[in-house]
Amino acid sequence: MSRVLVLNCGSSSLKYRLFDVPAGGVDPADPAPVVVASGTVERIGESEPGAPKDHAEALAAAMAELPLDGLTAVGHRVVHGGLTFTAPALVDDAVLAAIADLVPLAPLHNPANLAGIQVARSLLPGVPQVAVFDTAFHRTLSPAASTYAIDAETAERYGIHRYGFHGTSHAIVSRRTAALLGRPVEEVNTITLHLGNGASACAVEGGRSVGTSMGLSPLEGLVMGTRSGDLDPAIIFHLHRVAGMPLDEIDELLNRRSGLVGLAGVNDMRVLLAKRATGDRAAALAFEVYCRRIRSYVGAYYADLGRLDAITFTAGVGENAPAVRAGALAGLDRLGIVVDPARNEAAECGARVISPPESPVAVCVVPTDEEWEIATQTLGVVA
Ligand SMILES: Nc1ncnc2c1ncn2[C@@H]1O[C@H](COP(=O)(O)OP(=O)(O)O)[C@@H](O)[C@H]1O
Ligand SMILES: CC(=O)OP(=O)(O)O
Ligand SMILES: [Mg+2]
Repeated sequence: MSRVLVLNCGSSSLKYRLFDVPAGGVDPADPAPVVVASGTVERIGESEPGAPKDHAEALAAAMAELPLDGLTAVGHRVVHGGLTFTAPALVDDAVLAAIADLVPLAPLHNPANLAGIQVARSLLPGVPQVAVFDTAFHRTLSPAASTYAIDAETAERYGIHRYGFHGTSHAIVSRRTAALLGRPVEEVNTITLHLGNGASACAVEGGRSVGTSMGLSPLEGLVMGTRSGDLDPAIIFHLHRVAGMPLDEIDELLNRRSGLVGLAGVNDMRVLLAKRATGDRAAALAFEVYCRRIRSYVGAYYADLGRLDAITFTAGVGENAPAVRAGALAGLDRLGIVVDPARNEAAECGARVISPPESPVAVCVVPTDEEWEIATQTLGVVA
């Protein structure tokens, strides 16, 4: 038996999960085996009573409570792996330096991921640490799908490239979708919609990522809780030249004060839906903009894939908000995409199909499990 600790360090939070994995390995498409312990520490670095000072303090406190004897390895979520990392990596000084080099491409995420690795390394000397990258699953993108149409030399020099994110989620969810449909993953084309705080769409052809909505950074693509997603790049020049905003302020505006919070003042989809239900017009518009963006990506990826077997919703919003699932796919019946209202609204929580049985495209809800995917990839490296 192996015991694996998985750490997902966000900018102000720490999520951890400790797994016991039976000897002989497990099929990653299966539900996770024993979760020994799990938890979330929030408000790291915020100046309120009881809030941990930094990741080191949060992690040390969490680890003091965990049974870590006989620990096989620690798996870390690292958001940006650039083009350097196409697979999970056993952490050494060179890997740490490479992750640090990628900080400018993911300033919201990589510093916290790095802090988590450094703290775990010092608290657990001798235990192998493995970095599992959000970007790695998308390294199968073709040049046509990953190239931005800008001056080629400039792009090459500065690493301007579609990297894509949420790869561990798109990977496990696309495999579980195939399992739900009772078909080999190699034969199934899926559009996976990861709708959490961050949100991204992915076109998965036979288990391989062939298109994804996040790009150089996790800012592009879908409308998110606090991030704008796609916009005309000229908006940035306009805000800088005409409104006189410094670039750092525009960065903060687009990453932290846009998306749902920018449009309706709240980033939590539950609160947004409640406001919309009371007739709040800003909330209603934010909902429409959010859903419309998803629908546009579904259309684009359907065209790219040529044949579509399934559309799968996952993560906090995708798994729990029937109104978003129905809204995002409204009006697509001519494409063979139909959401059955009773199935969509049923109070179920496992992997399930929510389209009518005879539909050409299965619409599914599949819970994501990034931590379990990280645990299995980690064991793949150290086993
Ligand atoms: N019952 C629900 N209905 C609508 N939205 C929900 C519900 N439960 C959670 N959410 C949304 O899920 C979001 C968090 O998604 P999650 O995948 O947990 O995020 P993270 O990116 O932090 O992992 C919250 O912002 C919230 O809006
Ligand atoms: C990459 C990304 O957006 O991650 P998260 O959803 O955790 O913010
Ligand atoms: Mg998430």
